[in-house]
Amino acid sequence: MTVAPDSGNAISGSAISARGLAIGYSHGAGALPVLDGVDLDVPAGGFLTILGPSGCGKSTLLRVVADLLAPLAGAITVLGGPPAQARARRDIGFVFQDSTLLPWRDVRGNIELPLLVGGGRRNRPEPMATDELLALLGLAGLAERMPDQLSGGQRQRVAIARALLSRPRILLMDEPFGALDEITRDRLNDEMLALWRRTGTTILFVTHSIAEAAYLGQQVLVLAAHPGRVQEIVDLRPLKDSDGRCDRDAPEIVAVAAHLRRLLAAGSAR
Ligand SMILES: Nc1ncnc2c1ncn2[C@@H]1O[C@H](COP(=O)(O)OP(=O)(O)OP(=O)(O)O)[C@@H](O)[C@H]1O
Repeated sequence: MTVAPDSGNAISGSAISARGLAIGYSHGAGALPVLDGVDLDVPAGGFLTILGPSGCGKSTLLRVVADLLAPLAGAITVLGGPPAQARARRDIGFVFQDSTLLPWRDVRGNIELPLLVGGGRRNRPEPMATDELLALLGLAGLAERMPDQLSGGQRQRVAIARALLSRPRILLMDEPFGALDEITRDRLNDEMLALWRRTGTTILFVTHSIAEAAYLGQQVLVLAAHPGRVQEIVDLRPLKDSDGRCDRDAPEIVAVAAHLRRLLAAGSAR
């Protein structure tokens, strides 16, 4: 396994760069590969959405970026260095589908949790002010609420605020809005785009929704299964305005969604 700061021909300015990446889980004496031959460049400040059939390795890919799992082979750099370096610098924030808020801490206490468990903050930017995060995520007025007094959408907002507290340069989001109704999800999608623009964070966002992937992504990474691989990286930047926005129902976006659907169908076939 190589994890080199200057690996291969990585595009400079890439927040995440992978070449020939093989990822999977150790299985007895050997390894169970999940994805192989992954080449990827996510520009700094980019927004990559990730689609693929269930079990193809979307979450596993995020785990490798976050340094929670070592690759089996190939090279990956995160912010120009090995993933472990980005992790040690707290450059990576993570939001999952089931955000685990501590039930005995109120909204403010949950957002500020990383300050308690954070350890030294040498060479780290000042954390964001909680009140600013509350305002940014539409949570002003809910600071003293307990998690069981929040809706699902509000809980996910708290989880995102908590992930943003230490100003990570990369935000990994694993189906964060998967359990929400469509209208709430649409609203949170718009809030995510505004947040992304405002903070300049590089975002990797796993979703099962083709519409969400097309609406949010500057690029959509489509993974296939059997064998697990990158099927296509669809570039939507030419179809979006300078704020990364588009009309969900515009014919060109609908056409991209249809293309993504065909890719997914082909990539799911055994
Ligand atoms: N800790 C683990 N040990 C061994 N195998 C695992 C582990 N976690 C996941 N896997 C396997 O790795 C493969 C990829 O899992 P992963 O969770 O990355 O898929 P996914 O694309 O995110 O799936 P979904 O869309 O259903 O969430 C699956 O076959 C899964 O069973």
